[in-house]
Amino acid sequence: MPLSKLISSLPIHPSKKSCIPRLMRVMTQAGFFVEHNVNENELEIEYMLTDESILLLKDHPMSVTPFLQAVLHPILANPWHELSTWLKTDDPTTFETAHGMLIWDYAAREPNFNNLFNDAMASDARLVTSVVIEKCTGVFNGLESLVDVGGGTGTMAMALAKSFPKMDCTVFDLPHVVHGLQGSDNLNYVGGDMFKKIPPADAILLKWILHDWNDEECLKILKNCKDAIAKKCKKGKVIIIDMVLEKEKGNGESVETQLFFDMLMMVLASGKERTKKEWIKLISSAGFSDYKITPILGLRSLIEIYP
Ligand SMILES: C[S@@+](CC[C@H](N)C(=O)[O-])C[C@H]1O[C@@H](n2cnc3c(N)ncnc32)[C@H](O)[C@@H]1O
Repeated sequence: MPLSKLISSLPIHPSKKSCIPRLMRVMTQAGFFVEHNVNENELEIEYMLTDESILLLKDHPMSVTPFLQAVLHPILANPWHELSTWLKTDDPTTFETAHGMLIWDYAAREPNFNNLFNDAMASDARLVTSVVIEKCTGVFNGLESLVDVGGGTGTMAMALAKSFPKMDCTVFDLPHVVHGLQGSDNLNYVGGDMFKKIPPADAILLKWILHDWNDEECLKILKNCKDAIAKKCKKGKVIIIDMVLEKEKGNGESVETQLFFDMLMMVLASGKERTKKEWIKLISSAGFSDYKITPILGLRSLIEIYP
């Protein structure tokens, strides 16, 4: 559809119509659109979404719009404005400087934020799960039980439970996250604190968990994971899905995205993104003797670790 037609279909004030070609120009430059049928007359140009921006359509099955809405929401965006204040304090996270409490405590107190955050995580989980189930079936084949620690409202565990009906799946998260959620035949929800105890299983899944925490905190979580798999008296494993920072590799934009995620973890939580070397050090410090890293999607990898 040429831009002129698109503009006339938009619910905007007539005085703002001339702004649209300028908006389209900058969004094309930023990679949200590609120009099709390039024409001297800018109103005749047609625009198409790119492979990435298609994922911003609200009704796309893999839409990541909820994630974007959350990171741009004032509750998560305001802490960025407190960076310089935070640097002068001993507050562990910028989120605490801005809101006076940890992000997880904030979610426990504010149901609207809890929903916003959980929906954001669910949208990412939908995207990642589709790739994991397609590319990494072997990781889950033969497992009798799995606990998705910090599994949110259960998007990933639900999909795994459906694809692997013989595997008992448990979503383990803070009580305010799993409160009132209903399981199914091979899926159940358990509320608790991963720093205290993790329910036993053949495998423990940690998707987007360890990057929220510093090394000391990760060691405590991994120790509890090790105890949980040891109780099953089998050769269990921990499955980590997180970013592996590649400082020297990749194009400029992907390196920038990785570094921004690292900043995001510093601003919102006490965590960080880790290089392969840092992952290996963390895994071996936690007493795991073997590991396997499989790149899955963009910047994300699946890391299987064995005691
Ligand atoms: C970044 S989200 C990841 C959610 C989910 N794994 C995913 O990737 O879609 C981190 C999750 O850890 C949970 N969490 C934080 N502290 C926890 C704790 N002490 N015990 C259990 N879960 C916790 C949060 O409630 C949240 O659901």
